[in-house]
Amino acid sequence: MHWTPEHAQPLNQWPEQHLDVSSTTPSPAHKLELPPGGRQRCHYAWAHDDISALTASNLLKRYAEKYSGVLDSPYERPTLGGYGDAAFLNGAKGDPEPWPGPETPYPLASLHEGLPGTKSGSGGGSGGLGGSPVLAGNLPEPLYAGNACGGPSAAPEYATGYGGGYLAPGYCAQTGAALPPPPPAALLQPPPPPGYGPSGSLYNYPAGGYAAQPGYGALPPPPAPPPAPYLTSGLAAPTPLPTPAPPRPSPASYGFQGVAEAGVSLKRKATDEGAEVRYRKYAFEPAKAPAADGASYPAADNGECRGNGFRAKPPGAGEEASGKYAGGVPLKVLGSPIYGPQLEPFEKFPERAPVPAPRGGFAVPSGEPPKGVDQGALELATSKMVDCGPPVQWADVAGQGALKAALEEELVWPLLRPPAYPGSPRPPRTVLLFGPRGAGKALLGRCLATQLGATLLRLRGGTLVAPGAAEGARLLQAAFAAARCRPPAVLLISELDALLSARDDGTAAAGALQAPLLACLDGGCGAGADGVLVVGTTSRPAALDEATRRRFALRFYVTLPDGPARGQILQRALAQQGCALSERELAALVQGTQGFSGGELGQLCQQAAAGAGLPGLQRPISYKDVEAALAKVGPRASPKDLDSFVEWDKMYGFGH
Ligand SMILES: Nc1ncnc2c1ncn2[C@@H]1O[C@H](COP(=O)(O)OP(=O)(O)OP(=O)(O)O)[C@@H](O)[C@H]1O
Ligand SMILES: [Mg+2]
Repeated sequence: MHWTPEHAQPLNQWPEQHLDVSSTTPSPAHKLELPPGGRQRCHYAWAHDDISALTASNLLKRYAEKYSGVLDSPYERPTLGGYGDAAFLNGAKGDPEPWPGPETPYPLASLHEGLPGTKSGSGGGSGGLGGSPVLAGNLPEPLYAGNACGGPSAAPEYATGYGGGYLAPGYCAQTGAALPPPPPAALLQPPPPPGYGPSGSLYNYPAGGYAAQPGYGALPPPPAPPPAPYLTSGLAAPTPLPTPAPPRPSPASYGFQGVAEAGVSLKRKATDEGAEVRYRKYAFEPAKAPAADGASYPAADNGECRGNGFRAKPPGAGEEASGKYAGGVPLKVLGSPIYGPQLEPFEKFPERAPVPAPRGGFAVPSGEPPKGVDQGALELATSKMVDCGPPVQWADVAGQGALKAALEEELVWPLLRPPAYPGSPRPPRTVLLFGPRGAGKALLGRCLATQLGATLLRLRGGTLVAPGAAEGARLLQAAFAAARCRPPAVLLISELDALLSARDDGTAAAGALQAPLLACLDGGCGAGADGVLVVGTTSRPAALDEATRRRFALRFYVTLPDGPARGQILQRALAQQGCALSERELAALVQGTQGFSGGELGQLCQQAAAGAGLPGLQRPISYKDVEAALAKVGPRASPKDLDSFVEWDKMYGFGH
């Protein structure tokens, strides 16, 4: 039978209510017509006729206090329309049917309290008894989860923010005379966590709230769900479902993930864009003048070498590509921030006042040569080892985008940046570049000197070994001392492996230079001091023993140029020979020079020029000349060699 308002008696017609709390048997007024055959069977799992006297007296006392004024006051029944239609759509959820007996064991008014259209005599308001009693955590006795019969409400969704009980399906008005025992504690709603007060909702209610709850009239619409926490990932607010939401993560963690998530996606996006923009600055640029090929002892042209020959551009000075390779439209090449004061033209170590430390961390010490260095050797080093070639910008090195970026980030910037704080870790001062012959290791070393605005001193292992161990050691120490005197300086030692292991010809001197080399790398003769960067290069990294390998703080693999880089190197080299190939010819050449190093491509073009006639008499080089030269110039690095580089890089390299 579905209860409808018509069934309800006006309140003032309700008989006085007494609940005999002295015993657990119902008073005569509540005597139920027991079905034949004995005791009335409980209709409900939770309905029993025993209740502790204390609970009952508490209940009674409370209701008596609450409703002493209500029973006497007139009660206007809310108009029928005041009830949401849903109230009657599902009888099971309708108001509890009136007790089958003459009256209800306790005033139903309690459930009207605080509802629209009811007058609350005392205390009232939706926060009064109308609120789900379990939320009133301060009651001495756990009252029953809000529903008319005090039975456990099986549908926690409606446990808060509603001015009254909700009868879960299947719960109808209790017919048992005595109050049911308290529901198991698990069903009692714990007081809501902080921040989930009546204004908040434990559950994500639909924004428009639920249809009015059945039974006790149109309940006040639930509070709108709090605005969804800041969704940084741009996700649409989830469509709320009437299911208990998982405990809401604390705003910080929720926001945090959102941000992190967004952060990551934003970051990844930025990184992707950044990479493209960043590498673009290293793009190959038009040639300016053929660069000296930088022999190990470039004969200083009678000392006219101006300073270090590598003047970094003032910071931020955009410049037309100044390199020797054009990659189509010249891109703006940002000069690296000038490393330090422009050095005066290079002279024979004039006595110099201490140079003010530059902006960068590549500090310029006093320039005093280390003690105990042979003056003659020092003079020799400064006059023979200083490289006076033109500056080399990043754009002058074809390809190698990732390596250039790594060198800039791991080496140039830390050296140019002032120490973050006193005692902050020093930037690396030694770097090993390894890779096939002609791959551009020395070119990169020179580029580093340009970026650091440093004097470049060049050594070749083979040259040091030639005059014997003693002489070689003397020259080595002089080179380090000269670098120390001419700060900032880059000391480029090519063919490092020649100093360490017996060469193919088994010269004994080779290994003998390892000790002085390690001593110098340890700062014995000026290396590692502020203002000196040691760049070692080798095409045989496996020849380096662990002691030497560990002396190089950074170790990078210089790979062979890829297709586009080969095209750029070829285009520029041929242009220098007065030859301009068509796109198709150039593409065919790029294809045909797979595995060539930059050095070998240069040799190829030189060979083609030779084929075109004697220097000075030659006709412009044609594609055929280059094709003919291919028969004579080929790549030296075998696939096996390349594999060994890759392996060594995996074991000891820094990747990039
Ligand atoms: N990526 C490159 N871009 C432009 N030129 C290059 C590149 N790689 C090599 N070259 C040219 O090839 C020649 C040899 O380069 P480099 O001396 O730097 O090679 P390397 O690796 O030092 O060789 P080695 O191992 O024999 O010392 C130079 O003329 C250089 O300009
Ligand atoms: Mg070299």
